[in-house]
Amino acid sequence: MATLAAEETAVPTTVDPSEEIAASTAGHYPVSLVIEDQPCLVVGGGPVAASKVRGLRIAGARVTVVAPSVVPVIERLAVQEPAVVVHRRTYRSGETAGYRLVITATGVADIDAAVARDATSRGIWVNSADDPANCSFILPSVHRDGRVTVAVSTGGASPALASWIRRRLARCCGQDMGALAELLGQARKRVQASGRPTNSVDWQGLLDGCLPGLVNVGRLEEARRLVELLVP
Ligand SMILES: C[C@@]1(CC(=O)O)C2=NC(=C\c3[nH]c(c(CCC(=O)O)c3CC(=O)O)Cc3[nH]c(c(CC(=O)O)c3CCC(=O)O)/C=C3\N/C(=C\2)[C@@H](CCC(=O)O)[C@]3(C)CC(=O)O)/[C@H]1CCC(=O)O
Ligand SMILES: NC(=O)c1ccc[n+]([C@@H]2O[C@H](COP(=O)([O-])OP(=O)(O)OC[C@H]3O[C@@H](n4cnc5c(N)ncnc54)[C@H](O)[C@@H]3O)[C@@H](O)[C@H]2O)c1
Repeated sequence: MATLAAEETAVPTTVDPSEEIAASTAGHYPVSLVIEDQPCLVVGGGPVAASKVRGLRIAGARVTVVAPSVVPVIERLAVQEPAVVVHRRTYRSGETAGYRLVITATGVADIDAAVARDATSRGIWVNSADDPANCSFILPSVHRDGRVTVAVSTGGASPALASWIRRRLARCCGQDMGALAELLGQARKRVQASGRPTNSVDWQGLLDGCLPGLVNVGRLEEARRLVELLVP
């Protein structure tokens, strides 16, 4: 397996921050929100809203959906999951209050804009689907495998490109990044429990070896033994 070039692994202490900032035109700050149990509002109940509800639930959020009609997948979630509540009616002005995060996907420009204004005036983060002018955050294209998340944004330039890159990265990572993360997570806990700093282990060296390949072909037990040997 090819090893990484030094510049890919180095801590970027030598990069001049002003040069890096000047070279970037993204204008967005990527984060992974801790949203478990947090109240979130989705306005709209079509297929696009459904995909947002699904994403929020995967992250463990409590989701309220407001829409006069909802697609069957949202109906099912509301029946199966106490964390999903549906109000079958139109959006009421001001009802973003009390939510941590809001997504609007009605496709009705005036409604989406009103929801965005309501949320923004209260300092609540809001995404309006396909409507960057009414977004205080935009959504990336996401691939998940267990606790590994690959999120791709083009800064709004080309969602189709984001989706294409996401599919390529998913193929390139293979199917077992989640299992690999679990193995390394356990090893890291052992290191922490023993009082050693986590940077005392050459994690990159370990990953440049045969470990990912073993996991990738399903030889998990051998992978586990290898990690236990190298990171006791
Ligand atoms: C990633 C993804 C996440 C998601 O929405 O869940 C997402 N769009 C997805 C798909 C997609 N959306 C569109 C197409 C058609 C092809 C194309 O236009 O490229 C495709 C491709 C497809 O369907 O395959 C149309 C479109 N999208 C926006 C506009 C308005 C504009 O650009 O002004 C228009 C034109 C509407 C029109 O006028 O017709 C705007 C946004 N769409 C974003 C995210 C944000 C920027 C993301 C970034 O930084 O790249 C941003 C800015 C706001 C937001 O919605 O958060 C999801 C990938 C799902 C996946 O993973 O497969
Ligand atoms: N980002 C993406 O992936 C993506 C992809 C396609 C479309 N879109 C955008 O998302 C929008 C929604 O797409 P869709 O296919 O789900 O649309 P849709 O027309 O199927 O659903 C719209 C939903 O909004 C509800 N609604 C309408 N008025 C409302 C109001 N006043 N209050 C509350 N709910 C109301 C409707 O009852 C319905 O449930 C599209 O118009 C488009 O702009 C985004």
